Amino acid sequence: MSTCSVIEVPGICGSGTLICDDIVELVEAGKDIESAYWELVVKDIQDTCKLLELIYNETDGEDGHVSLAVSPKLANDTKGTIEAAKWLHNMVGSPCVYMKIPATDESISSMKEVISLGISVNATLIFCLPKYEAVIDAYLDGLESCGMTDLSKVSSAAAFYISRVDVTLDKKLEQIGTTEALDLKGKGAVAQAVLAYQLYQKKFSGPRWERLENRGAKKQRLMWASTNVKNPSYPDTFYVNSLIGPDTISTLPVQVLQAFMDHGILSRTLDAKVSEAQDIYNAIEKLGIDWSSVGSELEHEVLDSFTKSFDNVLECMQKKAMNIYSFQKHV
Ligand SMILES: O=C[C@H](O)COP(=O)(O)O
Repeated sequence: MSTCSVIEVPGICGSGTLICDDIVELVEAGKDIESAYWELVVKDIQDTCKLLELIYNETDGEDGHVSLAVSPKLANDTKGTIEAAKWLHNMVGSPCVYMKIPATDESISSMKEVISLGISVNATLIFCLPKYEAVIDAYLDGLESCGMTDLSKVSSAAAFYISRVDVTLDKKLEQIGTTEALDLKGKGAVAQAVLAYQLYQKKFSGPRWERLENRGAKKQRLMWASTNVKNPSYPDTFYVNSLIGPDTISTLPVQVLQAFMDHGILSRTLDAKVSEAQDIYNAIEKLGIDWSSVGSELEHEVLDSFTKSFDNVLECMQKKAMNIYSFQKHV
């Protein structure tokens, strides 16, 4: 199992006086709060890229990436996402940076364009197989229309969510309430992820892929997101243990990393029970649960929460800037 570094934007609200001073300085210089936010974020990401450049270079661009999300407010705006990704990529100016773009229908269209410009992408918020396939196709289409002769500097990760899928499925299975439905609780997310890996292997092999590989292209790595169990009755390493396979990335929140180091089982599980996974996937569908609808439900839910967090950060920065500014004026 290989791990790529994915660094999230820090919670500026909770940070110390130095950040507050920076905010005030930018506001005093005439920046509106959102421009000040992006300026601080770009600086943080540049500093993190410098830390990871060594890993990036040593692994020939396989690892050592830093992920920078475009504004969640652009999730349904294809052109806006393309422009934001180009601008942020240019501002950061490091090959380590991944532009993090959500897999909404509108943003999947923007991914193709962004990749064709040679910009690396972390495609996020993938909750179902049809969306995952569309993300892979955007990557392949983007690489095919990329003007660069050597494609080795462009790369991508596809963040497939796990535990949140079980939360939604489990609720639906409980509502159905039959013995068969209840037996399927806690099995759907891993089954779907196992099938996602099969899809990954199929799409990144064969003549179409080989033509790109001959131009130096890198496979888009499948990345497991949301790996911490949300249901406390499931073992804490359940998802990490179940999804170990070559060329994948596991995102590990600190408590999951500690649990895995303490009692995780390092063994190739991801393709050990493919037909069982297919049976589980079909059985859930047969009960009337539509996987794509589960995916869109989750996509809206998580995007809403990202947008709220983004607004909260801006609001919090605004308040801090105003408090400090008026305090400084009175001393
Ligand atoms: O990057 C996203 C996280 O992996 C999401 O995890 P979560 O579902 O526990 O919030």
